[in-house]
Amino acid sequence: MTNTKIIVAGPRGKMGREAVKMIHNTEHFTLVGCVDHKNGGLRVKDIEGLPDTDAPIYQDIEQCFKRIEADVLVDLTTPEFGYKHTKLALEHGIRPVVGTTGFTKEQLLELEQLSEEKELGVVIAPNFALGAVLMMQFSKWAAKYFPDVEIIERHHDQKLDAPSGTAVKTAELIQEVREAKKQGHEEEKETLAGARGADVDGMHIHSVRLPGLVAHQEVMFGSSGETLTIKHDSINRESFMTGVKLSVEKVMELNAFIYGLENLLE
Ligand SMILES: NC(=O)C1=CN([C@@H]2O[C@H](COP(=O)(O)OP(=O)(O)OC[C@H]3O[C@@H](n4cnc5c(N)ncnc54)[C@H](OP(=O)(O)O)[C@@H]3O)[C@@H](O)[C@H]2O)C=CC1
Ligand SMILES: O=C(O)C1=N[C@H](C(=O)O)C[C@H](O)C1
Repeated sequence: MTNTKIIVAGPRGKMGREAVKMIHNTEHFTLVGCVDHKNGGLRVKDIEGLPDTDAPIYQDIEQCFKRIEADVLVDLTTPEFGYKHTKLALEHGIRPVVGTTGFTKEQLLELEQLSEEKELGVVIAPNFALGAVLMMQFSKWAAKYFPDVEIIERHHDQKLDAPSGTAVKTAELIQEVREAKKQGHEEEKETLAGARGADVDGMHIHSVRLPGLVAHQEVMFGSSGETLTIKHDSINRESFMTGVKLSVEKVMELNAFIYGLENLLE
């Protein structure tokens, strides 16, 4: 396999750390640099817990792109910066692999257009865990027969976006097969605002945030006399690395915009 030169944005984060380690341990990947808004000028090895590599850290992403030759940007930062970084990567001819969640529909559309204009592959995956991708696909299948559905996502309390990217993507996949339908009683009223969660075409998304959690989602379906629950748990962040690795490999063969890891699986 040809060697892929990778920049990671957000190397100190919970996901960024795992990604840096995975890249360091993958023979056909080379970590050529990192972007960390608080640690410009250091080397990766200077940050506690990161691999012993001399890859430089830049505070400013544009400086990083100007000085370092790279094939792929792996972004694991925040919704605000993830979007800016992805745009800048495309403008510099670098293929983005984005795990950062919380982008708006308009931002996704804009990035898709830029990817087409530049003829460069982009992978934006709301969830890199293979089990989570299957959970979403099974939910889409089930929604064909069970249109009454509630999505309950549970995450650690440091998460910035709600609902999670996975919940949003699950609802979008279900929308492809489910007619809009108001669920619950016709005259249902919330006596406390938000009690029924977010409403997507009548299905509801509930976001739980607690210390101790990692990333979990249940999709519950109900019908006459039965319920069906499809559940996925990420119990650590290594669970996401198979998908990050696959995305980096695939993005090098692509000139298209991919939203969702399911589009890269056979
Ligand atoms: N697609 C997937 O499978 C997964 C996606 N995610 C998503 O990935 C993102 C990161 O998650 P997680 O690692 O848990 O979050 P963390 O808060 O642990 O990590 C984010 C890191 O990005 C850094 N950062 C913030 N702004 C910048 C910037 N401008 N330049 C460089 N670095 C910056 C933060 O630094 P500081 O805190 O010092 O500001 C922090 O170290 C989130 O959007 C999350 O939803 C998470 C898990 C799986
Ligand atoms: O912030 C997280 O932790 C996660 N974010 C992603 C999301 O918003 O769905 C993926 C996973 O759930 C973990």
